[in-house]
Amino acid sequence: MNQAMTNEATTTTTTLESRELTKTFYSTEPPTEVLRGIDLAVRPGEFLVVMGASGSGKSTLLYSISGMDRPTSGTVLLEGRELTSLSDSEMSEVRLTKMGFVFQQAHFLGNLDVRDNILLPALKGTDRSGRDAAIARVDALMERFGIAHIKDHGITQVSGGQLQRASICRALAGEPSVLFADEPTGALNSSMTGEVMDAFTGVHRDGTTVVMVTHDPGVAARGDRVIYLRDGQVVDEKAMGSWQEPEAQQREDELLAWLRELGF
Ligand SMILES: Nc1ncnc2c1ncn2[C@@H]1O[C@H](COP(=O)(O)OP(=O)(O)OP(=O)(O)O)[C@@H](O)[C@H]1O
Repeated sequence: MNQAMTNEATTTTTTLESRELTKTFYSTEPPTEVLRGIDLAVRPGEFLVVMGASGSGKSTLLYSISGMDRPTSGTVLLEGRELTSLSDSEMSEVRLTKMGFVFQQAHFLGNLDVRDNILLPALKGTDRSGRDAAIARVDALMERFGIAHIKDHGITQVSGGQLQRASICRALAGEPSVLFADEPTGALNSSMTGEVMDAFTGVHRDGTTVVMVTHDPGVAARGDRVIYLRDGQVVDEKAMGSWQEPEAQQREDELLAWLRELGF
């Protein structure tokens, strides 16, 4: 085998992949079959958006591919490494070192200021030099996402948009391979949604792979690609190309037309 063939065989072209992923909840009678064989391939640096009607399985998919919950069958690979066979402690380590999470509601500790809340997870298990590096990273992230000036504020003294940007900084402080977001703008008004989505666009442009669940076509229009779930299956997808601000309305309109065809 020549060198080119060897490289081809060992180089992974996806950051995150699922194969024939299923998830059934057996806690209900009858059991609830939520994911029914999902094949997904997320490219390095891609911004993938997951849409679908309420109850179609979006959050379950996000949890199953990020190791927050175990799928019933099928495999998930992160940078070529199979996650589905890992133990709980190995999976926790992968989540801590390779994944970042942003949810609809930001959970922060009320007795710490914004900066210490962002810093806390990044300090886990670090020595003195690791601590200095984490502090430098967090300060740079807060600067990058426009919240350096609120670093000493208490978490009740900042806006919802600032808090979500702080969540993004916290999620990025561990330098994840993938940033997962579940309805990150679901609790925000439209101007805060804009500022948070500008931050996600920045994250994506910095090269981080993003997988986001949203109901909001305006938010989804930021993505490179949108997949549509119905009854736990991916029934269609739309390639969007790179986000450009002047095309925002056109992208949203095109996405809406596609979504309407799908019955959204
Ligand atoms: N732990 C659970 N036990 C039983 N059923 C569950 C559980 N979690 C989710 N479900 C069911 O799985 C289905 C999909 O839920 P999921 O939250 O993934 O949908 P979704 O598309 O994210 O919905 P929404 O847009 O409303 O958040 C729903 O019918 C839900 O009731």
